[in-house]
Order: sequence, then C-alpha cells, then structure tokens
Amino acid sequence: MSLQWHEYASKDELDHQLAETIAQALAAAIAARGQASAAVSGGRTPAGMFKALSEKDIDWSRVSLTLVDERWVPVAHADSNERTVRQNLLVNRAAAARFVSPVSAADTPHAGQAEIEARFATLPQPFDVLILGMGDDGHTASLFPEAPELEAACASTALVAAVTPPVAPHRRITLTLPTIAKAREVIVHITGEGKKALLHTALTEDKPVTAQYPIRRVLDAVAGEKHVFWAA
Ligand SMILES: O=C1O[C@H](COP(=O)(O)O)[C@@H](O)[C@H](O)[C@H]1O
Repeated sequence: MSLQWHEYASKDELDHQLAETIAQALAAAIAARGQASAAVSGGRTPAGMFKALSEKDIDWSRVSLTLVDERWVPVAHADSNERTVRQNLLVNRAAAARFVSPVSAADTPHAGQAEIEARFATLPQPFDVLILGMGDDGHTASLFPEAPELEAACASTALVAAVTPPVAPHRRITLTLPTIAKAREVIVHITGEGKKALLHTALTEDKPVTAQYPIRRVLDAVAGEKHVFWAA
C-alpha cells in the first residue's frame, strides 16, 4: 500500500486532525472486534495530539494503549515517554483506557526484556493503530542507526527488543520492526521542514537495506495502511 501524506497549516490543526483519525480507527476497531489497541510514540512531538485525543468520545474502557518505545528510566524521570503519556493522554476521557507500561525496575532493558515481552503479549495484536515519530538521525521507535542490536531488532520474532543507541541518551526498549510492520495502520507524526526533508531523503535514497535509515526500513515493511501527518 502506498504512503499517504497529510499536510496541515499549523501544528494545532495537525494535532486535532491526527487525534480525530486515531479516535476513528479505535472506534472502528471496537465496532469490529469489541476492543482496540494502539501503540504511540514518545519524545516532544506528540503532547498536543495526546491532549486532543484524550478528550475524544469513544469507549476508552475497551482500548489498550502502550508505547512503541521507551527510554530505560524511571517513570518520574523527565525523559520518560510514559510520563508524557500519563500527563497528556491518560487523562480526561482516555483515563479509562488500559495502559501497558514498557518499563520495569530491572537495571537494564536487556535484563527487563522478558518481562516486557510477557506484558506486551497480553495486548490485542496486531495493533489497530501505531504512531511513529522520527528523530533527526532517521531513527523511529528506538530503532537507531548503527545500534549494535539494530539488525536483530529488524529480524526478530519477538515483540520487543532492548537497544543501546550509539549517541542518544539512555538504553531503550522498542517494538521490533516486524511487530510494528504488522499493525493495521501506521502513522508517522512529524513536524518541521527538516524532518520533512529527512523523510523524503530516507524514502528516496538508493542504498543497501542495512545502510538505510530505520524509518525507511520500517515503512517499506508495512503491509497495511501507512500515512504521514506533517505540519511545519
Ligand atoms: O527518542 C525518541 O525520539 C523519537 C522522536 O522524538 P521527537 O522528540 O523528535 O518527537 C520518538 O518518536 C521516540 O518515541 C523517542 O523515544
């Protein structure tokens, strides 16, 4: 399926349109299967969209939520993606959703991986909707270029993988590429001219697969619906 681009005049409009799109996907999943699941990204980009989504009038008690990746830090840490979700998404109507945490008290994601794998196995899969961010290095989820675990995480039969980013702070836990690629609908949520140009480069550069940006590897593998939501 081809990648569909959606561009908006402002970040505020992007946040509201994306929140509406996600809410409709979750409502359709509940209507079809009695339950819905979504995996969202962390970082700085999604907070406004989370707030808009948290107010949507859907049956949140039938929705399971998690993160596509997490920095291996306590939830109270300023860099925690779960903290961002708890503060901005698991509020208002969406407070009724079930949230599966991607971190544990283990010292490292490598030590905690089996526990997170077991937790994620309880989520309805494939995910009905999965939101990806993208870093300035072309990483998505926590699939980082040149991470020692990257190739294994791109070929794994597991749901999650532990990753050591070569430059970015904190070890990570991430959905594996095959887990992401199976989602019914994958949406890339990015802002700014720089990320738009980087995504265009990533999608058009002719390189061997192992040298491609992780965002390209993921999007090439997605068989279902795939979209980019962007605003400057
Ligand atoms: O480290 C991460 O970065 C990406 C991009 O974050 P942003 O701040 O540039 O929006 C994010 O998608 C990912 O979930 C996060 O762990």
